[in-house]
Amino acid sequence: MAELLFFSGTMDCGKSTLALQMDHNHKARGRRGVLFSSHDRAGESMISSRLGLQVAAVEVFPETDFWIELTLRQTMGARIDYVICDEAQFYTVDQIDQLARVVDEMDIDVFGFGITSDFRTRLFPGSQRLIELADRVQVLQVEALCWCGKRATHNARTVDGVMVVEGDQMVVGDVDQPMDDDAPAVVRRPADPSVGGEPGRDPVVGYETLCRRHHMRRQTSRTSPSLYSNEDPLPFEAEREPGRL
Ligand SMILES: Nc1ncnc2c1ncn2[C@@H]1O[C@H](COP(=O)(O)OP(=O)(O)O)[C@@H](O)[C@H]1O
Ligand SMILES: Cc1cn([C@H]2C[C@H](O)[C@@H](COP(=O)(O)O)O2)c(=O)[nH]c1=O
Repeated sequence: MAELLFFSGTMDCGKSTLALQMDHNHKARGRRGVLFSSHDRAGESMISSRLGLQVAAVEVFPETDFWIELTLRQTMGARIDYVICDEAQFYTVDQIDQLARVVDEMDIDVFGFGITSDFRTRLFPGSQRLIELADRVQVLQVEALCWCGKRATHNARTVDGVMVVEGDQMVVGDVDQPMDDDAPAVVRRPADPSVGGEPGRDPVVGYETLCRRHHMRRQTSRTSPSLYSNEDPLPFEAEREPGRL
């Protein structure tokens, strides 16, 4: 029986890599799949992983109807055993409902991949619906880390390097690369008042994964007791509570 699975986690925890690995493994066993994505950082109609893999995918628009899309393909003779849905947090609630119907009535496996919550710690509607409907929700095993060394559970957005908690829910971007001082590692967007930043200049939007404590305290690697300028490699301990392992 087909299943609706949701693989979730923070940004940068390996979701797209796993999506491409699963496609590869299923294809290698003769199964046929269709890949979908929405607003991938690398551009339209693709799934890209930070490990360097990049594969063509069907772009999902707000008006995309998965039931119609997959029915049309099957009518034209395509065999479809599974569907990969990356960046599923950006899908609409209706689209997730369509995917559940595809599983139940077309007997097609649907593998969804996405971040659960936004930079304000609020669930994306698409992810919320996946959590509500999925047969299984699987949190990825590769943990993104907070600057303190703890498991990162939340995504922070920075505008011109400063963590923000207001703005549009969707702003496509990448995680900053704190270990490399020279790399801008940010996405430049056209000036957009809803994003913030200095007036008259394009704001520089980036993301950073944090543990809950540091998300709540709004402490990013930039505003933390400097982990990366310290040559002593033991700052993780400083964050632990006394007497706890
Ligand atoms: N240069 C690198 N060497 C080894 N692993 C890397 C490198 N760059 C990224 N990664 C791995 O890729 C993961 C991000 O994969 P990706 O599929 O792009 O994440 P996601 O889709 O969850 O945002 C990182 O957590 C890290 O494990
Ligand atoms: C937290 C958060 C993220 N986004 C965007 C930023 C990226 O384009 C994607 C996540 O991609 P990844 O492959 O998981 O790294 O989502 C956003 O639009 N709003 C947010 O709050």
